[in-house]
Amino acid sequence: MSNKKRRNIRKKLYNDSDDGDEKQETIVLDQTHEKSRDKNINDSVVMTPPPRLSFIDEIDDEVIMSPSIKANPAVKNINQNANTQISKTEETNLEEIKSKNQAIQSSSTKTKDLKIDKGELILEEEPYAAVVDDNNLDKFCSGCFAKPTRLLRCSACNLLHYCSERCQRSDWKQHKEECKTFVRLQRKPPASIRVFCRILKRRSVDKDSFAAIKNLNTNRTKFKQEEIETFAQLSILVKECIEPLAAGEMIELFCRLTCNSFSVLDEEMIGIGVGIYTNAALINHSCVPNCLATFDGSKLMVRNIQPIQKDEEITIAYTDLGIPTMERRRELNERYFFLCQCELCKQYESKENVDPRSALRCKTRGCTNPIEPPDPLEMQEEIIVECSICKQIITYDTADVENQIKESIELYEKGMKLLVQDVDEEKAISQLERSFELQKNLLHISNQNLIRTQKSLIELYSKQRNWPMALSHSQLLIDAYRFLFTEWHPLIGIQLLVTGRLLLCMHQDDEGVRNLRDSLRILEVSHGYQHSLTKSVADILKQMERDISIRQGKFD
Ligand SMILES: C[S@@+](CC[C@H](N)C(=O)[O-])C[C@H]1O[C@@H](n2cnc3c(N)ncnc32)[C@H](O)[C@@H]1O
Repeated sequence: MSNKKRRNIRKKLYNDSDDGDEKQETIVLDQTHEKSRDKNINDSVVMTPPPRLSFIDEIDDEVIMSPSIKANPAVKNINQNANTQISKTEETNLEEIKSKNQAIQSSSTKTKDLKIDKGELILEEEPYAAVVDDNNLDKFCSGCFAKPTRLLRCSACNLLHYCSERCQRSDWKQHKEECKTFVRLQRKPPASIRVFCRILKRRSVDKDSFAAIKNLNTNRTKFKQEEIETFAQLSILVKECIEPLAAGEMIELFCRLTCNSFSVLDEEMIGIGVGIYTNAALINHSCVPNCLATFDGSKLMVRNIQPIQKDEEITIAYTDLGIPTMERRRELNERYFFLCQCELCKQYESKENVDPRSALRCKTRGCTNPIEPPDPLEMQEEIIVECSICKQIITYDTADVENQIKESIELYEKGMKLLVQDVDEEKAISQLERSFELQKNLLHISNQNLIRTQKSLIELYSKQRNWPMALSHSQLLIDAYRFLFTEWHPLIGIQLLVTGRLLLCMHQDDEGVRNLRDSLRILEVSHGYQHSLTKSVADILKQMERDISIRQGKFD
C-alpha cells in the first residue's frame, strides 16, 4: 500500500490531521447575534472545566457537593419488567417501544422459542434535550455531537462550537436565549444546568412534550434530605438562566434527571455529553444486559446483543460493567436506589465465585483462573489456595500482595497527575509502565486496575505514534474484555478496531485486516450496519482487501 493511502486510512481511523492544530473559526449567525458580541467575553469565561465531566463532577466543582447529583449514569439503560419492560403510564409517546414489543410478541407466536435475533434495533431516539460536556465543548459539535477536524465557534458566547453553519442554525432555537445568558453571566453554567435549562426551554415552546418528562420515575422519597437541599441550591443557578418552575417541581425535575439522564457516548464509548431520552429512560438495568445503548451523534440506539426470548425483559447497563460487583451494586444503590439482583451480582454474592474485576491471577503459567485477593480484615500472613482450574496449590504473601497493589495504584495516580499537569508525557508513561509491571504478574487480566492502566498506556503510546507498544497493550485488553463480556459487547469490537488500525500503521496488513473483520462482525450487532463507525470500518476493510488482492495478483 502506498504511504499516501496509508496516511489517508490513518487519518480516517484516528481522525488525524496533517495540518497540525486546527484553528477555531468564528461564525456569525445573524445580525442580532453579531451585535451582542462582547469583546471581553473571551477573558471573562472563568470556569475551568474539570478533567472529566460528569453530571456529578460539574456540580461538585461549580456548586455544592452532593453524592446524589452524581447521577450521570455511565451508560444508562432501561428496562422494567419483562414485557418490554416499559412500565409506567401508557399515555406517553412510547409508540416505538410499544410497536417493537408488539413485533416481539407477534414474532414469538411464529417461532416457538426465539423472539428477536441479536443485533436488532429495539429503539432509536433523538434526545429531548442534550448538551456537550464542559470540557468537550471545543471538541464536539453542540448541534450534531460529531467530532470533526474543524469546528466553528459561536461568535457571541464563544463557548459552543458547531461543525457547520447548518448545525448552528438548527441549534439556534435552543441556543439563542442560552447564548445571551452565557454572555450576561460571563461564565458557562455546568452541563447539568445547561441540560436542565434546555428542558425548560423546550417545555416553554411545546408544553405537551413535557408529559414525557413528567412520566419519568422521580424516586423523590428516596433522596436524602441533603441531596434535596442541593437541588434547591441548584435551582438558584437555573433561575439565573431561565424562567423556573415552582420550587417543588424544580426539585422533582432534578430527581428525574438524576435517575434518568444518559451520558452521551462517542464512538469509543467515552462520555462526551448529557442527554435525556424519555423512551430509553424506561428501560431497567441489568449487569448482564440483553441490550446496549450506543450513540450516533446525539441519537441513541438500543440494540440487543443477545437474542431476546418471548416475554423477556429488555435491559441495559446503567454502569461500567468492568468495575467489581460490590462497587457496582453500591453505585446502583446510591444513584438509582435499588439492590441489583441480576445473575452476575448474585453469582459473586458467594465467596466461592471470584470476581475477576478485583482478582489476582493464578500463578500457574497459562492458567486464567481469578483468585480471591487477601481480605485485609482477616490479617493472615499468607493465603494458600488450590486453584479450581489447574488444581495447583498457590501461596501468596499477604503483605507483598497488598504492597504491590498499593504501589501500583500510587504509580498510576502519579502518572495520571503528571498528564493533567501537562508535564512531559514520557515521565507519565514511565510511571504507568512501572505500575503495569507490578500488576501484570499479580492481577487477573480483567482486574479493573490493570485495565485502566493499559487503557491509559494505549492512549499515550498512540498519541506518540509508538504503535508497537500501543499494540501490545491493546491485544491484552481484547483478552481482558473477552473474559468479562459476552461475545457481542461493543467494547470488544472497539478494541479489535484499535488493534486492527495499529497493525495497519505497522504495515502488518493481513493481521490488521483480520482484526478489522472481527471488529466489524461485532459492530454490526452492537452498533448496526448503518452506524457511522460500522460504515467507516467496512470502508477501510474494503479498501484494504482490494489492496491486498491487487498486491497478491502482482506477486502470484
Ligand atoms: C431509568 S428508570 C427505569 C425505568 C423505571 N423502572 C420506570 O418505571 O420508569 C431507573 C429506575 O428504575 C428502577 N430500576 C431500574 N433497574 C432496576 C433493577 N434492575 N431492579 C430494580 N429496580 C430497577 C429504579 O427505581 C431506578 O431508579
